[in-house]
Amino acid sequence: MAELWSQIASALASLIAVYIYSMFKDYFPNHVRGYAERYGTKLASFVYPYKQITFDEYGDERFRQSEAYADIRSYLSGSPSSTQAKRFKAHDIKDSRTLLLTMDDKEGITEEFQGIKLWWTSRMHQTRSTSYWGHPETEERRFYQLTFHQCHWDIITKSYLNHVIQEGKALAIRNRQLKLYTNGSGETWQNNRRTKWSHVIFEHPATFKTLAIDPKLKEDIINDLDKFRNGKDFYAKVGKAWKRGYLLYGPPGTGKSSMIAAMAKYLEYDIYDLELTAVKENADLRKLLIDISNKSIIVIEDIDCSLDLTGQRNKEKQRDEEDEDKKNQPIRKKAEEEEGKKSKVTLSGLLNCIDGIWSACGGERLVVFTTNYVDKLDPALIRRGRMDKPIEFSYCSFEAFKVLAKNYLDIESHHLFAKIKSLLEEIDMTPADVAENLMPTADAETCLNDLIEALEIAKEDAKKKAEEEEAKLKVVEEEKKMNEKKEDMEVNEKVDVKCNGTIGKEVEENASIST
Ligand SMILES: Nc1ncnc2c1ncn2[C@@H]1O[C@H](COP(=O)(O)OP(=O)(O)OP(=O)(O)O)[C@@H](O)[C@H]1O
Ligand SMILES: [Mg+2]
Repeated sequence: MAELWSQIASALASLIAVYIYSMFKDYFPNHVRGYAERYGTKLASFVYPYKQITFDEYGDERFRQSEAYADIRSYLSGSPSSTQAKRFKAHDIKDSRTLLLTMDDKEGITEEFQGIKLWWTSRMHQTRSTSYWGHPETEERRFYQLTFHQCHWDIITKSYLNHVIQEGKALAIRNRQLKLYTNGSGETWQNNRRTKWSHVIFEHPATFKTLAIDPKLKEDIINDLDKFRNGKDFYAKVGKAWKRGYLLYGPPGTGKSSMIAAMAKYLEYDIYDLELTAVKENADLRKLLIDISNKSIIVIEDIDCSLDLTGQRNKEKQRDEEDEDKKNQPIRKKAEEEEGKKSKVTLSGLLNCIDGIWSACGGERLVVFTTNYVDKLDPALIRRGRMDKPIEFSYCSFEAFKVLAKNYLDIESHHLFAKIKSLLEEIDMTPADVAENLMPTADAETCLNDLIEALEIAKEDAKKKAEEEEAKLKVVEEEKKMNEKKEDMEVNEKVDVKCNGTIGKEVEENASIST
């Protein structure tokens, strides 16, 4: 407050000096006036040694809010000093998760940066004018004003303002609602741009806390994500595009999609769910990828089903063979028509986009592939460097079960846990199935007993299946043995006939010679 009063006093003093000078300046001779003006400026900066910078809400583009103003507003709302203000304004910002509270007009706060004191005020000027139709109009101009001692000009303009803008942007990103984008539903408009992505607000409930996987693996993944997020300088240093590939593989219902949701929430990245079958050709794929913003996860689910990436070469061979068969021409035409409708994205096209020079357009991106059948994928797609981190999702372990029990039943131990542990070691059950049995329809004990029952049924089923398989194998083996025996007997018979036939002939021949 004392600082503010001293500012006001200095401002008043300089105002009076300027007023007196403007009244009597015409009475001074020219050379005295030159001196007066030169020393007047020095005197003014001596009595009022502060500088001010204003940031208008609407810059030169009158219909678009200035980006710097929005960043400063976001910064000031998050600054610990923001509570110094008495009156606040609440803003319902588009795509923001929370209401933004900022100081109201004519309020001010004091900040400190590297030991330097500075003042932010929120101001509003009203100007009256007459409209085109002759009506009186009031125009409001809002702006933030930053005041600081003139000796700190360099630090404020070179460091402090950068800090404010960056922090403001980061805060806005942290507060924004995550979005789930998808392609394939035609073109839409976004920020006056035509794009093939359409989006909804991403609201998946899965987080790393709810994810039932081995705790060590979870920790490893979280560390990996942290390293990636903070690795901007590292990637620049080693000359790599700032992106990372994850391959999530394992049986259905083991948590691959839930993991993607948890990753997006943890990193606060948007998800771009790329439906490859809806992309006509490589050029379209490139266009889609250029349109993806930074801080995003590009997801291609069930990559083995998305495209016949592995089978494309085989198919061409097959077609060559078909060409020779002219009788099948009408059938082939139909097949070709269907082929035309299908995606023509090739493996090399996809690899170019995730790995080639196109992948460097934009940064801070994760590429995540999921599959149930990792063996089906082309090795070129999953080699290191392309898919940096392969993660296997397996059936529910006891450690994973404990996470589910904590989340679903709110228990960390129970006398039935030992039995469940031994059953889970014997039987493959997905976390999805375990979770289904833990739905809290009754008390924890009943739920755990239900799970034990389900596990025992699964064990019985598995045993029966194994017995059936064994029986089938036995039948096949017996049939094989029988066939082998049959074949042996047939061969023996043939040899006998051949031998008997030859011996008979020889006897006949000998008899004819002797006669
Ligand atoms: N590891 C897990 N932790 C917590 N919940 C899980 C886990 N795995 C599966 N679930 C539960 O099962 C449901 C299905 O899981 P999810 O869709 O993540 O499986 P998926 O591996 O992607 O299966 P698919 O291969 O069929 O796509 C989830 O909504 C979640 O409730
Ligand atoms: Mg899935």
